[in-house]
Amino acid sequence: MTNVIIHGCNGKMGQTILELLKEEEEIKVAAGVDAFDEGKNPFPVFSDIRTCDVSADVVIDFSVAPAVDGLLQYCVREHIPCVLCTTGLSSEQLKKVEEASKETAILKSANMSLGINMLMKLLKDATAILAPAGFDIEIVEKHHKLKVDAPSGTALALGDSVSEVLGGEYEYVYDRSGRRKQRPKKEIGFSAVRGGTIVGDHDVIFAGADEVITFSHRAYSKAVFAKGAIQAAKFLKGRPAGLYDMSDVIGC
Ligand SMILES: NC(=O)C1=CN([C@@H]2O[C@H](COP(=O)(O)OP(=O)(O)OC[C@H]3O[C@@H](n4cnc5c(N)ncnc54)[C@H](OP(=O)(O)O)[C@@H]3O)[C@@H](O)[C@H]2O)C=CC1
Ligand SMILES: O=C(O)C1=N[C@H](C(=O)O)C[C@H](O)C1
Repeated sequence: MTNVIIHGCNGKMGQTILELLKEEEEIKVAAGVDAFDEGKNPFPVFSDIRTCDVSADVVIDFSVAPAVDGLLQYCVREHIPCVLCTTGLSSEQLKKVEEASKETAILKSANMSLGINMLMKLLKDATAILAPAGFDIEIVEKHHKLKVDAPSGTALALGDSVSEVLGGEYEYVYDRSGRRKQRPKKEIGFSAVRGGTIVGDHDVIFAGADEVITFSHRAYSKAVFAKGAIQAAKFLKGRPAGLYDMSDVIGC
């Protein structure tokens, strides 16, 4: 049995996970954490994880970026592994994640779906062939109107997969509105669309002379992320300190 704390339990992802866990016999929710709670959950809910006095094997986090500092402090203090899924972290927070991972196991992934994690692998091969052949690389993501960060964590992670192959030489560009010059070769452009209930669309476009190749991923429900997070929690239980990602879980 794996006892978990759901950090952000009353949010959209927290609720999706709780729904899926009804069918999971190996995982028990020991506690939840959320800024606001109506007392409807069948477990204790704390407003700040640092005040949580319930023991658990793993924390699953889908919350908000400002809450991640306290989450890291708690996981280090209690030596509890953490599946860290919240996006939009600042560069200071990313450093804190690295520091915390020296003390406890942290699995950080901007996208828990199998499809996106496989796409990250495919992109490496595509980039190695297409970038030297002169193809320009653009990433377009679309999400629901409630999303607060842009570009999405997934778009940035896809960019990082590409960038790694390119030796980190390409600049990320988020806004060309004030610019009056042609696109330099060594840049990756990011575009973010927000509207309605779009779960999460990502397109990585390789645009060459007279031909375009687009790698697309469409999430049709939040369950694809929740499934991955549950799989990751089972994987992380009892692991030594370190920074893990979904490739460790999927094994590719
Ligand atoms: N890695 C992945 O695969 C995925 C990552 N995400 C990311 O997960 C995060 C959450 O997404 P989503 O569920 O859609 O967002 P929601 O806004 O629906 O949920 C976030 C929840 O966290 C709560 N919260 C606020 N402050 C705290 C705090 N101090 N401690 C604990 N919880 C707190 C919010 O409460 P309140 O609303 O009252 O402020 C809210 O209930 C986002 O960053 C999103 O980008 C989402 C999907 C997949
Ligand atoms: O906020 C969301 O909804 C999502 N956020 C993640 C991101 O920023 O990439 C993952 C997914 O696309 C849904």
